[in-house]
Amino acid sequence: MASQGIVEEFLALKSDTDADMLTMQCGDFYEFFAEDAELVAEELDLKVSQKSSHGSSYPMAGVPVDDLTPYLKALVERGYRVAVADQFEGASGDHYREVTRVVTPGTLLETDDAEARYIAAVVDGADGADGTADFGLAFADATTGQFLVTVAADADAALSELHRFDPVEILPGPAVRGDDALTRRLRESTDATVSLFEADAFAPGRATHTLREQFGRETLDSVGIDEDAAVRAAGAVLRYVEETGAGVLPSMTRLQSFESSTHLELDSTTQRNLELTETMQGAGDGTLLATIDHTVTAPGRRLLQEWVTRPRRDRAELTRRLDCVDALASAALARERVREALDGGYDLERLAARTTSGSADARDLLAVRETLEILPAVAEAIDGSPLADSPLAEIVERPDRAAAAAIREELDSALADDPPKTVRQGGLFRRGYDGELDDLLSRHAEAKEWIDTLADREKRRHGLSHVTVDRNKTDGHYIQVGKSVADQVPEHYTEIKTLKNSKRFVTDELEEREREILRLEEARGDLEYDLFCDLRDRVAAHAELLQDVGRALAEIDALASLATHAAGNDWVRPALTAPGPLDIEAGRHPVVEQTTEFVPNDLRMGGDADGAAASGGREFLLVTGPNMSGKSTYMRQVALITLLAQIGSFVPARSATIGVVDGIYTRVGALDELAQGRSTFMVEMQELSNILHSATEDSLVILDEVGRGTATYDGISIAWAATEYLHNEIRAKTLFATHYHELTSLADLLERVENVHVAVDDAGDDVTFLRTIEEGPTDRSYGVHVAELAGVPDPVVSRADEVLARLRADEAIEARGSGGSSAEPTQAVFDLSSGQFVDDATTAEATDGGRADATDSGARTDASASAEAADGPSPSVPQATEDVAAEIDDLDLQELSPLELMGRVKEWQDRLDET
Ligand SMILES: Nc1ncnc2c1ncn2[C@@H]1O[C@H](COP(=O)(O)OP(=O)(O)OP(=O)(O)O)[C@@H](O)[C@H]1O
Repeated sequence: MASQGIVEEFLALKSDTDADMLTMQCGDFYEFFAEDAELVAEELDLKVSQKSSHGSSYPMAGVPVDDLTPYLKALVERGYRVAVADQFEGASGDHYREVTRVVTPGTLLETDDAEARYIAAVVDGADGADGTADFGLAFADATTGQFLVTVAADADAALSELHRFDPVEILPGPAVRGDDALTRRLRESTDATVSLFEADAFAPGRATHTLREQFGRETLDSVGIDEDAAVRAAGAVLRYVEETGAGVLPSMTRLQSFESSTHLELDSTTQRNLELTETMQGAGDGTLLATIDHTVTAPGRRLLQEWVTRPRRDRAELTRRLDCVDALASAALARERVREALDGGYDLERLAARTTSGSADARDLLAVRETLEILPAVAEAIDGSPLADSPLAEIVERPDRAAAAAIREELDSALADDPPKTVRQGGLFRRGYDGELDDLLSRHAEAKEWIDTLADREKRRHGLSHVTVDRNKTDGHYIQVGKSVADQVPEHYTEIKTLKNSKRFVTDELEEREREILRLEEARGDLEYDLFCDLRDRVAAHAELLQDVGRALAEIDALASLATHAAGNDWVRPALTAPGPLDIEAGRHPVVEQTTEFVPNDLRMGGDADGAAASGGREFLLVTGPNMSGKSTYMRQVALITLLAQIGSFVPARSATIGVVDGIYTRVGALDELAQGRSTFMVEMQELSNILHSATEDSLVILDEVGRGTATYDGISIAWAATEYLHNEIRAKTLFATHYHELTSLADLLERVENVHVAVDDAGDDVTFLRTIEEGPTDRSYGVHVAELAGVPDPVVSRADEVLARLRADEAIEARGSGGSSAEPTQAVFDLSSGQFVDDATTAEATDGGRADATDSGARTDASASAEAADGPSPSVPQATEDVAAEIDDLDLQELSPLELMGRVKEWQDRLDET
């Protein structure tokens, strides 16, 4: 035993690691000591005991060796980086411990969730030798060996890329780390743990060396990452994976570089707004992914998710996918055969990583064998079916099938049908796999046979009745003889125990056989372990092949999933063209149509496939219509149909021509981000700003109610100016839903802006939402009707109707610069303090906060503006009006019921009438 105590050893190891916690193996337990014990006990509800060491007492909490994994997972999921120190035996039989790995979110291999777990490194090239402003990004999934690298033009593009990959852990390079604003944005825009890895690893020379060691000089050159920042990011990730001791470096067989220009720009806000993989409420149900996911394997699902979050722009790849989906969708029988064949397949990419890290057990290898069997089965289902002429045939041919068959056969001839979980106690192999093992097994069987038949032999040989041969833990094997004949046993029997009715004996020969059995069992365990490690190593040497097969099966699964959904939901193949047209006939919302009798709608925008202005040059649609009529649904449906086409899926429509877009940008609804210290309106403006900076002529922009979060005139002005900018400068295809009727006049002023509205049938008292999109602006809003539907008390609804009628009669608000005939636009303002309509511009300003907004269909107050009014009343305002204004200012709306409020308003009206 080392001279220092256990706790001292723990503390010494702890001080040498930068992990948040350390756990140290002590025999059959992994122990946490001191503050780590308290922390882990609190996080995971473990019991704390006290451990004395050198006169001090330390908290201690432990878990059995075999149970460590779930605890590690739980700690890592809570964001901790945990160092694991394993116990080793020294030459003189003493025990010592060494940190063998640091488990972090990105290097936790023991995961059963199907999603990718990327570690990302992000390097700002500005501080690099070449002085370029490019960002380098590398993404590695230690659980599958995926390794990708790219460059981004600026910080925004880098953040978008990070968001698309949604890494679990980020390693910022030195310059990124030094940029407080960027680091803050990193932390805000992802849930990833940010780990500060040694700056050295990001140095260009070191990173290049690391990459060359892993992939060889040629690969590095042929992959074509000559961008300094990208090399540094990739090198740092590799070194991190190596240094944390996950042992999966060999499974990183390929370095793939990609250009973001092959993918669609899809920022984090848009991913959230379109509810691609998570709803706004954070649920997985009701998302686009959940709707179209009919995959039968975990890797298939992972790939489908990758597609959904990273749609593409290159038509060649999309056409290839569409050809496959088309073939699968129209050949139902063959499709079902393919899916049946895939069903039950395991995660080959993850299994490959486990073989290279040496953590795969015999059952994992069995899973490799079973999954490799799927490839020929899928190939068979494709061959001779209508699918044979599609690119699916190429997908199954992509992996080296002969090599895969060889591994499968070897595993088949090697592994027992039901091997144990442990790899050290034998029982892993079939007979006939290894001569030496067979010999051991035969000798073991002989020795067992000798013991099994001993009782009979002894009875015969020595004329003894009541003899049995048995074994237990304390006595080992023994011969048990009934008491009545116990004195007749031969001399070479040695008595070891007397029981009530019998005696137990051993003989030299029995003991010798017993020792032989133990020796044989030990030898078998050792031999099988060695054989297993050899076998595992041989499989690991083919990690790349396993990844190829896994990837091919995942791709077929994802394509079959798209086809299944298309066939079951009457979706059509979109025609993909060069950027230009978006022409959708009878389109539907892919998620809403699942639960609702959906009314299909058309969309025509942009030029034709040759870029000519076939649709009358309309590029910008102002969508008006009552609340709840379906504006948001329509706009999202357009975005989702475009996105689906750009993952290679069929789309919910009667027909669709999609000119590929380079990005989808959305500004939808008000997400409550107050928790992040930003007001709703601030978030709205930041999102708008991002769109105006990033969108291009080939982008699709969806704006829902921009400008609503502030005072009406500011809102209209912002919306107006944004429309002009998008139309004149960016020329992006845009759908903009608004309740500001003032904006509809933009269609007269700007060439490519057109109005559409959601139709409503309001014959009689009932308002029926027709959900159809029609040309032109809507003629009125129905906010009051929606208020009624929502159960707002009757008196408020009828009063709102009255106010609305008066506002309409007075033609209400007209926006500045909206094309009115007079130079000074008129403003009719509903003054809450007087309950009157005032046309006076001075008064309008003084009571600005109290104006009503016809388009919002109700009266609104703005406390700050009222306060301004109270500060300095205009000389023309009578005292009574001033008093009432002051009372309004003091009023706490939260404290009053609508009825009480009505009473107050009535009282004010009476008082004002008297003046
Ligand atoms: N084409 C359609 N067919 C059937 N139901 C629809 C259709 N479009 C929308 N809906 C349903 O109508 C409801 C309201 O839609 P949506 O939220 O899009 O309205 P909106 O006009 O954007 O409302 P608001 O202006 O209040 O934000 C939703 O529940 C949606 O499911």
